[in-house]
Amino acid sequence: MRLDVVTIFPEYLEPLNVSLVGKARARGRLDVHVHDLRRWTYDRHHTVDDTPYGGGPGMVMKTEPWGEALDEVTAAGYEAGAHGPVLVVPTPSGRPFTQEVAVELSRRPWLVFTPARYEGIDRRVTDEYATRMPVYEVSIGDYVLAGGEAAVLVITEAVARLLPGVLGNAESHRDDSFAPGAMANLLEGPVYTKPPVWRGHGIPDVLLSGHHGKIARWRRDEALRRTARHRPDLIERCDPAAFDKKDRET
Ligand SMILES: N#Cc1c(-c2ccc3ccn(Cc4ccc(CN5CCCCC5)cc4)c3c2)n[nH]c1N
Repeated sequence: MRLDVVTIFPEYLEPLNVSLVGKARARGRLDVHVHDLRRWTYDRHHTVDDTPYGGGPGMVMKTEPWGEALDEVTAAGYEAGAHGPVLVVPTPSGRPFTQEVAVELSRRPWLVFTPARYEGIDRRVTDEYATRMPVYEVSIGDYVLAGGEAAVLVITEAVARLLPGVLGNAESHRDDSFAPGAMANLLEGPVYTKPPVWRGHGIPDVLLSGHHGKIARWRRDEALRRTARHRPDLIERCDPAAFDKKDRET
């Protein structure tokens, strides 16, 4: 997978060099290119914003720098052999970024991220690129950030961990809260590791029983309990039949 990120804060994307994403890049699973939008400005102040038509608070990011940047970045990607770009636009008014969206994006060969600042990017930029490629306008949550770079880090990590060969244990994301299967839509239950007793806190006996069926059932029940407490809205999406099937299997 190729990732291109166009931003006025390239240093914000430094975390893409470390940990899971950094390892995926080192293993050749991810090819990441970060570009400074101000490279496509030609005035003394490297201006990327202007006042909004119709008035209102703040500033809007101008079309020209983005247009020139995206033209050059996509051309370079094609030149390098990439294909099928998707524009990913973090925005507070976007479609919720969920595990389902992460899976969709992980199946794409090339993501071009446009994290904006100020009040966002002039609408005509996404209108223009929507004529050439799919555009995903996504929000990572119901809170207001100052720009889209943090969202790029979140989306990239959620997508990268789904790529083949990136997660050490290939099974890991299979049991994700929102992965398909009996645990789909459930929050993870508690996890434990050695020592067996820490400051007087022990481990649930079932986890030391070696009985995989009981352990699986305990984990599911704990996940149900935590989901009911923190995300009752997800309980309705659970499929009881999947639980019965899982119980019969274990
Ligand atoms: N993903 C994601 C995000 C973002 C996000 C993503 C990208 C950008 C680019 C700029 N900002 C700042 C900003 C903040 C608020 C508003 C709305 N205006 C407020 C004043 C009156 C008019 C409407 C616009 C722009 C961004 C925020 N925030 N939260 C998420 N989950």
